[in-house]
Amino acid sequence: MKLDSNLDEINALGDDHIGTSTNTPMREDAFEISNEEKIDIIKADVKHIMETLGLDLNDDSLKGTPNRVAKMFVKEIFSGLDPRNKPSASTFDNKYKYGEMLVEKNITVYSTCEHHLLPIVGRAHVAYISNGTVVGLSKMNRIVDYFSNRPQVQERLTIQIVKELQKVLNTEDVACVIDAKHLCVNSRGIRDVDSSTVTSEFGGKFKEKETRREFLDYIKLDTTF
Ligand SMILES: Nc1nc2c(ncn2[C@@H]2O[C@H](COP(=O)(O)OP(=O)(O)OP(=O)(O)O)[C@@H](O)[C@H]2O)c(=O)[nH]1
Ligand SMILES: [Zn+2]
Repeated sequence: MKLDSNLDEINALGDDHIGTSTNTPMREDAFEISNEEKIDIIKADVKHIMETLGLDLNDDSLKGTPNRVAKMFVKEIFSGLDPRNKPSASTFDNKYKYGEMLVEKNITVYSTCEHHLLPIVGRAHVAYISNGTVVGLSKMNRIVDYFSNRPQVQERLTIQIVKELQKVLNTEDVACVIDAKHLCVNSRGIRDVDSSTVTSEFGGKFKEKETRREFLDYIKLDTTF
């Protein structure tokens, strides 16, 4: 079943899914089936994986897993693939003429590594300098959450957050630092439990050494998550 909204309309809502390298790679037909259809297909796929592993799907504890995983993928941890779930970011006039940087720090990041589909857990720190517009504080947390709810690489997540805030706030002066643990590094493979990954994107004035320093001083990277 084709959805009412075609991809052009969905893209108009969102962040231009198809095109530049900072966009999440998605197929043209990504929204040609409904969420309910996606859940049904993924449920059968998860069941197949579990059966292939030799698990008994008649077991009380296991029988609900395929449906649970399918719903979790579509409605929760990958819900940010759908621009219709993008938070509306209410903006206001900067009537106080506040001209310094605003930093929203220690925003919780729960994302999923797109190479292994394992969790990425950490913190994002976001800052901007107003160009006449301010955004509700919680909207920054919501934007981080929206882009985190996709299969991700941390570099792209960082850039997507900055680009979205630049669009919402109509200024280049936006920065984001993310410090996160990748369970694909911590719990398997090299199994380095203590390492974490820091990424940053500095736009506009944040490319200047002093502005960048002020931001980094405010966030004083705390890695106790
Ligand atoms: N740049 C980048 N790499 C990531 C991210 N998340 C995971 N990776 C890496 O992606 C790489 C995938 O490499 P492969 O060699 O194909 O995968 P693998 O054989 O499972 O590698 P190991 O993890 O070393 O066992 C790994 O080195 C991961 O650590 C991320 O957000 N950014
Ligand atoms: Zn991984």
